[in-house]
Amino acid sequence: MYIEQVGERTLKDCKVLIVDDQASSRLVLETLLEDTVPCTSVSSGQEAIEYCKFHTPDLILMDVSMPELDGHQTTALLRSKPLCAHIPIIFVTSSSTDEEETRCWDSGCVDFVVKPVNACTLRNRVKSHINHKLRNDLLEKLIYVDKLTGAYNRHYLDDYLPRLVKDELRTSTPLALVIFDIDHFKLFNDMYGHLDGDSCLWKVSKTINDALLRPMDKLVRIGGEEFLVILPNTDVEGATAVTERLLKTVYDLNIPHSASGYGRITLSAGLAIKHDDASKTIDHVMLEADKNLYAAKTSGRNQLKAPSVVIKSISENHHAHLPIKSQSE
Ligand SMILES: Nc1nc2c(ncn2[C@@H]2O[C@H](COP(=O)(O)OP(=O)(O)OP(=O)(O)O)[C@@H](O)[C@H]2O)c(=O)[nH]1
Repeated sequence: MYIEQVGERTLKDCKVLIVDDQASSRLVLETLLEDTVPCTSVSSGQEAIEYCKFHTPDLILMDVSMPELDGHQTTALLRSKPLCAHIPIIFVTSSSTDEEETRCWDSGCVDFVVKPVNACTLRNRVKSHINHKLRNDLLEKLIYVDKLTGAYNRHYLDDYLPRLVKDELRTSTPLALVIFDIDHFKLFNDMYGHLDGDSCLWKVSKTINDALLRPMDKLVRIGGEEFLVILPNTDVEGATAVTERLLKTVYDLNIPHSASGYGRITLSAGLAIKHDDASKTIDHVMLEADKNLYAAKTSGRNQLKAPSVVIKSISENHHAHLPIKSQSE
């Protein structure tokens, strides 16, 4: 999600995920919707869950009766994931008994269509639910997105982080938190003025956001020139590689900053990892990331400080895994 998209998304920019084990049913649904909204199909509940790890469809058309994971089970699993909990799901069912209808509603679907599908009803239900979702997305962005930078704000952090921690504890996966801060930003404002300062904040934020590759990775503005990047399901090696890439990308923007020893805008970063260890709360992890950020600042800036990782400065020739000569300001 990015502020540039607010109010600009239409049905043609959306994505419907069709989940059905029958190739012929998938083809029928795809064909009926081809002039309405772009669709992607998968042939099982498991594939739908895998797909949703890396993509966020705007609506799911879910066959109810499938081998292994049926539509109800798949829906329950998707609903337990923070990023998938709000995706509208329409069941496509061949049974129209009262019991089956009740089961569908209880599973958390927003609607259902009965096979054989009526083309007009299908298109109108899909359109109506996607339009509803687009309006909700827009409202969420207005509440959760910082206008100046396009990054998420603290309200979002307060809502998203507890849900994420719960999910990480349940799945025993590491959660990486990285706090970034623009180096010598007060000097930048003093030298170039606040308007250029604002524009620099926007460029840095957009660059970081564009460089985050997974939909669950989030950028949050937690202070004036301080950002938090949340990397779910990422260990220290992975988070180090991502952070070094982000630092390098901002370094390569080459935004002039003549009062900095590097002659350009650079970032410092502190990394900490939350493991499935209830004794270390998310507040402890934030504090550790903040301490590491402070260490990166005092060690010369333009670098990452991570747990048990050698401090590396970022330069033109920087390669993520090779230690390079340290620069000092
Ligand atoms: N233009 C602009 N400046 C901001 C905004 N928010 C915070 N700042 C400025 O960011 C600067 C932060 O200064 P410091 O906390 O001293 O940090 P620094 O100068 O970056 O120094 P180091 O972090 O130690 O490298 C202050 O001058 C703030 O006014 C904003 O929205 N727009």
